[in-house]
Amino acid sequence: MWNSFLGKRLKGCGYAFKGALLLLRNEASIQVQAVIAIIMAFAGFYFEISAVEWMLQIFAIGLVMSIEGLNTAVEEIADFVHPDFHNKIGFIKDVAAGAVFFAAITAIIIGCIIYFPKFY
Ligand SMILES: Nc1ncnc2c1ncn2[C@@H]1O[C@H](COP(=O)(O)OP(=O)(O)OP(=O)(O)O)[C@@H](O)[C@H]1O
Repeated sequence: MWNSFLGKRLKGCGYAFKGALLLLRNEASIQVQAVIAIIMAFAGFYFEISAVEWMLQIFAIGLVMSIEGLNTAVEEIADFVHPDFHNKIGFIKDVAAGAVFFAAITAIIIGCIIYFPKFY
């Protein structure tokens, strides 16, 4: 019983990893965010940001990429259940994109708080 429980959890991790790879391979917005994440990691090393700043930076990047992934899933479901134009589908997609906007604004504010003092 314990074995099958662990086996199922491990399988779940495998599917999740597969999903992350699918996002990185196929989604332009996720690819852009991954590149920004790498640039920000270099910036973090260059400016020798503190442990707390690293945590906030990693959290902000994780937040944006996670919400973007969910936004992609919502878009895929919407296109699957209703491929034709419909005001409700438009509303659903706009709301999902709005969630990405909130996450992105949060990440930009965190980035400004970390890096502005390094310049001024
Ligand atoms: N089936 C639809 N019915 C009504 N409005 C839609 C529909 N599909 C898309 N829209 C509108 O267009 C916007 C962009 O949609 P969507 O993100 O699917 O297209 P896209 O710009 O090609 O996205 P991506 O490049 O991420 O696939 C939506 O937020 C919505 O306002």
